[in-house]
Amino acid sequence: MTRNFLFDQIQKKQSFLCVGLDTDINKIPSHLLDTEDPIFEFNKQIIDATHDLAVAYKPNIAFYEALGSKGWESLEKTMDYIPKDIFTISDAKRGDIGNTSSLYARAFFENMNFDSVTVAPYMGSDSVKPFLAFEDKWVILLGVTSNEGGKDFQFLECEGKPLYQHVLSKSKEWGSADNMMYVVGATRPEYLTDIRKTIPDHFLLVPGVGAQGGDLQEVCKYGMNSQCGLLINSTRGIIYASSGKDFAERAREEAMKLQLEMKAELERCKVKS
Ligand SMILES: O=c1ccn([C@@H]2O[C@H](COP(=O)(O)O)[C@@H](O)[C@H]2O)c(=O)[nH]1
Repeated sequence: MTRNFLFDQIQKKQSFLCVGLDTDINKIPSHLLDTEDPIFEFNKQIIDATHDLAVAYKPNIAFYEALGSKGWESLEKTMDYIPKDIFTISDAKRGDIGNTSSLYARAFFENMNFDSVTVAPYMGSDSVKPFLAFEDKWVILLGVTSNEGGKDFQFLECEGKPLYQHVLSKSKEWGSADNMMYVVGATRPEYLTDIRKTIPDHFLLVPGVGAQGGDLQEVCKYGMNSQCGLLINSTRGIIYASSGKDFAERAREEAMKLQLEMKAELERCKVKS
């Protein structure tokens, strides 16, 4: 998917919501367990209930890999079911020596047809560049993560600036704002001003709203750019809003609350093409 197409979808839906599909067999409503593929059935109903409110879906691959071949099958069916105008993120956090990265890229971009994959920056340019060789596909590089342990390395001072700033300034030379995004946790809005000085134009994938307590308005205030520049993810806050038969309706309600906040932020920031 191109950047312009994604931006068009944001304007059309007045939303930059990414719904996480971290579908856990131990958390889905019990009435679905009798169906042939409970994970896919859950995802299908979440997608039916939220596709007009979201511009992206983000399955976290761990939840599918953990189930072996059956999990991959559920993921493939989910990918086939997601409407083609919605941006798809494979949250896999991959990256390895070059020839191995190339195969990870083929797995997610060619085999599964994802629009993007999350990649860890630690192994450097030759581990990331193979993912950038695919037309209209995106690398979403881990920049500043939302978890507590993110500060163990990401904020270490190194040659006069924090390590994450080196990651941003070096890696932006490997691709462009048309094929690279960065993960920035919603739990760390205080870094967004400095992040935007280094990467003013790139989209940011922002997890951490909802269950992790991140504040959508704070993120927008410091992170939004003239083309929105944000995909804000919420997973548990949406998909597990209810564990009963009404799970899809409740998911829709939670997604709609976020979409309405996003609409207001787009209007406030006068985001336009
Ligand atoms: O820094 C990061 C990077 C990735 N994630 C992932 O996003 C979702 C968040 O789920 P919630 O239920 O909304 O907390 C999940 O898949 C994480 O693995 C992140 O949280 N932080």
